[in-house]
Amino acid sequence: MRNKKKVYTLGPKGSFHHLACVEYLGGQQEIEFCESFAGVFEAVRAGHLGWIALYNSLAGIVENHEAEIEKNFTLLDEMDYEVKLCICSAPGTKLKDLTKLYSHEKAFGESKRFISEKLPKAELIKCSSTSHAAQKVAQEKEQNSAAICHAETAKFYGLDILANIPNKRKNETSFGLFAG
Ligand SMILES: O=C(O)C(=O)C[C@]1(C(=O)O)C=C[C@@H](O)C=C1
Repeated sequence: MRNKKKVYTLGPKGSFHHLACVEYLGGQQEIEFCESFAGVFEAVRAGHLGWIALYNSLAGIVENHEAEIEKNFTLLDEMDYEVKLCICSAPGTKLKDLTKLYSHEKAFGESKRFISEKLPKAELIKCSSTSHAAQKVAQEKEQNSAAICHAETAKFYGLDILANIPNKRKNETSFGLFAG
């Protein structure tokens, strides 16, 4: 990548957007985090680069991002990233004690089978990203809460991994790098 502009993506640190972007850029460029997809589009309108989810192999298109980019922006490149999820909690929490699960709604969809088999009674609390969920669980330290996120993200936030959620089918999201 010759273009040294900052890249804006969905945060906070440890979101799938972030992990995929780090892999794509190989540590070559500075990454800034937005709280929403709207924030990413806004940053690109202001002259920065954006990194955003376009398509997921299980869920299909991600919020019409591809159409929006085609209409108003320029797609520069794309990369597929495998979505691997785990259940993680503040140290000391047990899987059987969980009553609340925090995550991005797509990640709940991708974990549906596991949740219905292992934690059918858990309340599902939607967050703006899987890393936002991990951040919340780490801050609140409730013994009955867990986040669904990547294992790497659990590590970032000092959470313990209680279970890995198996992927029965390929779960991959394609992310796009785009400019104004
Ligand atoms: O929640 C995150 O960590 C994200 O990066 C968002 C997002 C999405 O937009 O689909 C990315 C990949 C996963 O499929 C789940 C959620």
